[in-house]
Amino acid sequence: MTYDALLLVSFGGPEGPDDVLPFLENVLRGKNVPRERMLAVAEHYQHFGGVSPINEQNRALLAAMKNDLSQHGVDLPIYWGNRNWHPLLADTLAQMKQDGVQHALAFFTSGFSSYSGCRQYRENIGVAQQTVGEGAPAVDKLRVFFNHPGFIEPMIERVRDAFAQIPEERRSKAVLLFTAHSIPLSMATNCKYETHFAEASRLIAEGVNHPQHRLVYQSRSGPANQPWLEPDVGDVLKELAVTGDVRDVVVVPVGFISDHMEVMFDLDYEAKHLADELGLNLVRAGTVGTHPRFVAMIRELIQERISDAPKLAIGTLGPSHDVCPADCCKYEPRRPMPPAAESRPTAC
Ligand SMILES: CC1=C(CCC(=O)O)c2cc3nc(cc4[nH]c(cc5[nH]c(cc1n2)c(C)c5CCC(=O)O)c(CCC(=O)O)c4C)C(CCC(=O)O)=C3C
Ligand SMILES: [Fe+2]
Repeated sequence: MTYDALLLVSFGGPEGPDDVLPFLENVLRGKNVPRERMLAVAEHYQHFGGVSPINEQNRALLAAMKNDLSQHGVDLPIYWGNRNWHPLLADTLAQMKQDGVQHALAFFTSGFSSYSGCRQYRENIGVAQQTVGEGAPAVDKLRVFFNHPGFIEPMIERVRDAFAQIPEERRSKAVLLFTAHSIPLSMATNCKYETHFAEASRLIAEGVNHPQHRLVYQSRSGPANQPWLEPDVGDVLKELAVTGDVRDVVVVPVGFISDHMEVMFDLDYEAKHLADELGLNLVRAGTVGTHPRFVAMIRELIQERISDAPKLAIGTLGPSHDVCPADCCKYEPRRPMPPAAESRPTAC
């Protein structure tokens, strides 16, 4: 296959106070998330001047990718399109068409498979292609990178740096928590989200010689009667505080690749405050961001598709598929059940 461009596909975020509500309306259109939750999250953004750091972080990633590709003789123009905020995928694909791009590879900023991180982005690209119409570029997704050494190695470095902030004599007793965005259970059943999360976390924990760890979730947003992946990071902090002998907790947002709003607000603000109240010393590990090994990984994922470069993967699961099967990350949200029906025992 020959490819003539690379497309960075991400979530998008507001860049000023007036962007916040229209952005959140884009995120939540057709979703089962209460309006009160939307307004509460709007406050999280307003707390930071209505600016999410995610777009600046993606710009930095693009610059690093351009540099790395040109240094390694990979001659592909790079484009960037988001699901929820400018630059939106439809505008980017229109530009690509104008530039004569016919077949692009796409890097999604999600390391784990889920409807949100895989299929929904592919749907977004499909809709953008329809909007652009005749001559819109074809787009092929690069495989998920949860077990690629270019993701695991820099995360090991980040977690080591976090442990280094704890006095040496307390390090071995510190509790290691990995976090990922919670998703509804009904979304978690037809994808490998939990598997990818668990394997990446295990590899990182072993890499820092602290194999004991726990998987927790953050940023839950659905209605209370809809089951989402648990336990929540806050509940686990409370649980650790009552066991008495825990002093230090290292929290690793392995489900994200940059320190965007979900990290800054839900971990550095909310979880940190809770930990302070509980008397726990919470140290948050960094995300990969523009770590050179991670940036090189993106190029390696391209090279394995355009040449016979090896498909790197560590651990037990091997490299994930290049082409998503028809039902990959399929999600048919069920209507939320009224609370009364939910609590009734199933009769048949
Ligand atoms: C799996 C997953 C990832 C990782 C993979 C991926 O990258 O996709 C992710 C990333 C992100 N999520 C983000 C922000 C938000 N997510 C929301 C809502 C939701 N996320 C969900 C899942 C995920 N989300 C789900 C199941 C919902 C419920 C609505 C729905 O079914 O879709 C809402 C609505 C308000 C709220 O209720 O929190 C916001 C504002 C930002 C940007 C942060 C910034 O601005 O810096 C990023 C990178
Ligand atoms: Fe999200």
